[in-house]
Amino acid sequence: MTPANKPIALTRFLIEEQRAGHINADLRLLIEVVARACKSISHAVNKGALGGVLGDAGTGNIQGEAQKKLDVLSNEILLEANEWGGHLAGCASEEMDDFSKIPNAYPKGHYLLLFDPLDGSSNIDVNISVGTIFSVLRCPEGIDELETRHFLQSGSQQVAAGYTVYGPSTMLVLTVGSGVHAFTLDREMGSFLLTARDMKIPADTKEFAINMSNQRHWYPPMQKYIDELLAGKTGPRGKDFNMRWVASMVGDVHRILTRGGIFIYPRDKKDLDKPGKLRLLYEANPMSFIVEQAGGASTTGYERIMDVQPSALHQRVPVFLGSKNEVELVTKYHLDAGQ
Ligand SMILES: O=P(O)(O)OC[C@H]1O[C@](O)(COP(=O)(O)O)[C@@H](O)[C@@H]1O
Ligand SMILES: [Mg+2]
Ligand SMILES: [Mg+2]
Repeated sequence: MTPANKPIALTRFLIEEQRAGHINADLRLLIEVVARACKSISHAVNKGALGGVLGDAGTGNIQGEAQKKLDVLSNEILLEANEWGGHLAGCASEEMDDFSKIPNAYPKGHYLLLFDPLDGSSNIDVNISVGTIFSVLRCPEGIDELETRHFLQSGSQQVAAGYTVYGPSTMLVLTVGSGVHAFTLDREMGSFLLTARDMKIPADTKEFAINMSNQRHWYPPMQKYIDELLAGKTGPRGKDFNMRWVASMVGDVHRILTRGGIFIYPRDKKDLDKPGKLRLLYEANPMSFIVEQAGGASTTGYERIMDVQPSALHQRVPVFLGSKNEVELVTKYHLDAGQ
């Protein structure tokens, strides 16, 4: 009999979710496999310079970014962990141009896994929190051949989403559509233990997260919104706001999930061809599912992110997420401006 206050392990939590009918055995297995892969990534991240995993890999990805060694290693760890197939038909990743089909998985692979294997890459070499973000979709039934278009499902089609933050402690945050729950990695036992059940984001906040160095490139609704926050008590908002920017989406979103706030990566004039920096399928959608399940909101400035119909595997979107009332206000400023 587990003492009442002893945190339960992820495995038991998922069995309870299955018994409650929220997930089936295949999805439970898939989440377990992803969690195990994140344990290996956490191990590699923690080793840092001792593990020879810092620095550039000397290769680039389809985003036009220089890949870090840990970007490549994390991607490999997630692919290897899932290649035995069973529950999965294919994977898509920030670090892979195209999706990868799981050999011999089809037709029994019922799910598609999309991930950002290492989020916050610019923080790897300076020992600041980084993470892994993942999203799970159903693989359409009755298809002969898996194609890119099968991954282009709106965020509202997700059956599970999560992120693991590799910070002072390693935490896995998960939703399967019945609330948001956080698990802390017990390094001695090697298992994720439930340390926060049913997390809720307060509707109001005094904290915002944005890369202010891009301010001169912002469109008027953004200028107006941030000017009002910076005006604080003396301005129309009548209260002071504090700013934080980890430059790892997982770090900023985890803070918001823990104590509220708004995270913004808007569209700007720096590169008119780019509708934003963050990727819809394996950054914005999974984080939006988690934030909405915790009572927050998530928009592009104009529409709910999880209603966006994807058109490309690596498409980018503007992101406004977090405390509901704050996200609704900045979205209203954009809709009013009608840009
Ligand atoms: O460098 P900037 O402009 O501050 O952008 C930081 C943002 O870029 C990201 O690092 C992009 O993610 P990747 O590191 O996975 O490419 C986010 O985690 C973060 O929110
Ligand atoms: Mg990322
Ligand atoms: Mg990444």
